[in-house]
Amino acid sequence: MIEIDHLVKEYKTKKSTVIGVDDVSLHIKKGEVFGIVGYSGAGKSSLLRCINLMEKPTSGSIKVDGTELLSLDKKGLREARQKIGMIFQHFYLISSKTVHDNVAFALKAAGKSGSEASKRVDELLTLVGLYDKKDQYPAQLSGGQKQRVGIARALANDPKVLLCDEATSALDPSTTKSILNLLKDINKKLGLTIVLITHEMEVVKDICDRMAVMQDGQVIEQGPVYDIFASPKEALTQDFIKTIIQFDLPQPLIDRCEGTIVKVKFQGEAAEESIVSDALQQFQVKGNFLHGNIEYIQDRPLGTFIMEIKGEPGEVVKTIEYLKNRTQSTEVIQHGSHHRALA
Ligand SMILES: Nc1ncnc2c1ncn2[C@@H]1O[C@H](COP(=O)(O)OP(=O)(O)OP(=O)(O)O)[C@@H](O)[C@H]1O
Repeated sequence: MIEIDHLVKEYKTKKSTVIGVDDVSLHIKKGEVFGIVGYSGAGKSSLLRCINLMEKPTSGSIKVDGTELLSLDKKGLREARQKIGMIFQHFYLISSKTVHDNVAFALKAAGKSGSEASKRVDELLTLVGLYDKKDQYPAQLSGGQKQRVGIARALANDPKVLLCDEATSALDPSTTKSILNLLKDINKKLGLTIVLITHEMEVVKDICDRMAVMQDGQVIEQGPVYDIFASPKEALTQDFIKTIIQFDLPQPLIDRCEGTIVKVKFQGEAAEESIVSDALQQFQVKGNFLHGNIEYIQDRPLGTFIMEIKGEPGEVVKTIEYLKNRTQSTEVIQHGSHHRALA
């Protein structure tokens, strides 16, 4: 649905040239929710704004629904943009217009007549759960309600793509959940392709199918959200994952342990099986759980356990081998004191 190839966006200032997007290629499929994460300044907004040509790329190619945006004339671009809705962190509603008129504005700008527009506004406000607020003004709404108006306005002209620029960053956690649920609902009901940028991994975990990580204008890692959460390759991606799945044990706790400390990761069905307890029964060892966590990403479990294993060194080695053969990864964080004494 969106094919971005070798996209470059440079900003020329009087003194220098800043590269916002540095040779990015991404292919986003029809109907998927695609998340782009990165720290401030990574180039997320620049990339997102290039997708509807709010920013004009310096070079590269952007095809939306098969149409190359960079070769369009003004009229063609206006039509292509109607296929692309956008919502923003700060909503950008018109404060002097009611909820109804804010949404109707987008329809009238696209040439729809008054009664046709009003009927469509009612449908859209019902879809986002705000029909009863249609005569209120933005100042009378909560942040979540304002974003619902933003979503209704973005959907006014039946876009095929919805771009979300930090759409939940100004909202509290429970409002964020309700807006993400609404976006997921719209994605399913309307088959809309959604691209969102965020610095919050929770958002990506909750609704995205695939994701990309940006740093210094480049995409440094991309793939299905589950796979990236299960085995992030780049250091920056690992940092982001740690904001959701914290693996690090406090050093004093590690220092107090005499046994071997292992971190075990399980994917899919294995996360729910009793591999660890089977291992503890099979060998002459004792296990002491130090940390355990199961996350459900796209309804698939991803488990991480950290435990101390104590016993005869040979038995400990066999236990670790057993776990290594049956789990996605088993990593020794610290060898037991017996092993350390020999070293
Ligand atoms: N209009 C502009 N003029 C000059 N430089 C710009 C402009 N917009 C962005 N940049 C620069 O491009 C780089 C990428 O910025 P961008 O806003 O795309 O990053 P971001 O990941 O969206 O960060 P944030 O979340 O803080 O907006 C930064 O170095 C930024 O300073």
